Amino acid sequence: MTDTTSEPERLPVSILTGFLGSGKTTLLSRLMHHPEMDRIAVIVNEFGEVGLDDALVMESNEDVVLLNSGCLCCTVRGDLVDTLKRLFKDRAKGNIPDFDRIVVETTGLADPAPILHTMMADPFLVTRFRLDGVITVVDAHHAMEQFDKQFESVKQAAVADRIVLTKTDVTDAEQVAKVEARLAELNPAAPVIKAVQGDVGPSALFDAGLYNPKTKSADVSQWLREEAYRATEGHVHHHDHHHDHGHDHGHGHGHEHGHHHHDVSRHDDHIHSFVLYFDEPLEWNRIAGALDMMAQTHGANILRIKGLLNLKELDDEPVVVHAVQHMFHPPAKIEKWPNEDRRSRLVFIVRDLDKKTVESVMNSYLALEFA
Ligand SMILES: Nc1nc2c(ncn2[C@@H]2O[C@H](COP(=O)(O)OP(=O)(O)OP(=O)(O)O)[C@@H](O)[C@H]2O)c(=O)[nH]1
Repeated sequence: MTDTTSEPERLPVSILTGFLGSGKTTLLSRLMHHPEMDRIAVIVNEFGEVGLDDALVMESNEDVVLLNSGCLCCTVRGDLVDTLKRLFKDRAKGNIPDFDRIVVETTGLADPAPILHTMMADPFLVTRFRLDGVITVVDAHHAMEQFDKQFESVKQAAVADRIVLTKTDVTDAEQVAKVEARLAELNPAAPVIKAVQGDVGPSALFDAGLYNPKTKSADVSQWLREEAYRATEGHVHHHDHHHDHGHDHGHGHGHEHGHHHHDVSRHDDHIHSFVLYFDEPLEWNRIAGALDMMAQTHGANILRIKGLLNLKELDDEPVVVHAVQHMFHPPAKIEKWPNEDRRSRLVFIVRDLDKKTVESVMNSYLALEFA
């Protein structure tokens, strides 16, 4: 089990994702020139896309350039693991200027999960980097259509720690409000930041992770935001009541209520988020086994799990757990509980799974008698 007291030594990494054409490059190009980006390295797929002007100083290494703002910009060579390792080593050797944060841009269609897995699985990376957060860019103008047609876009929004809503300047207010309502249901915990032409400061995007560098301690409340999930618990889509009408009053009635056909198969109707609480302290082996069982049986449908555990083995020291699909981050002890509530709690963001199913898998494992 890792200890969050070692967090200051691990470099925070933010993953910037978002659908094709949503405005990731626009956001990055603007961000890279921000004065607060002076100790930040940005990993992009291609230099060409971010439109670097001649205000940059070329370093000896052709894959890494230094901007006037102090921001390092680097392209992926090999795969992301190689690139992160290379950056870390070059920094340690003093070949490139020092930096204390990394932002990784994903390609438009990318599912952020494999990148998060890489960050969680590679032994070199796990000990040197920590995930600060997933920043998802959502195009206000096209979001409704993309969410309906492309599950990847729904997934990107559902796993975000921060959502940047772009193109609000070319989208009417009513449409923007609809997108915001949909985002609030899809991901109740992520703050939504509106940014026209990428105009957003780094401070709104970073420090979304568990470790808060300002207080130099774990800020579990802002990371877990369980109250946000509790408020919208259950089905996250707005058509619940339509389905209920259908069941309660028969088909005809349901249709009279404007039950549009495409609504039934909306991708976000498949996403659910909820919190499970456990009143009594848990044995580590059992809860780890139960989570492992969840990962093995339903891993593909688990988008993210975040949790705070009260373990029998530890004396009032909470432990945080974090998983993306079947992959768990090493659990970490934190110094103190966020409040008086000593219950273990797990936030689930899942696809095609309901709270009852998850509860029953977890409880049946926790209740197993072990020899
Ligand atoms: N009106 C308006 N246009 C924007 C805004 N943000 C981005 N754009 C435009 O949207 C288009 C796509 O933006 P990009 O930044 O290239 O999007 P991307 O997500 O990097 O695209 P891919 O790399 O193809 O995935 C460009 O023409 C941008 O100028 C915005 O807030 N308002």
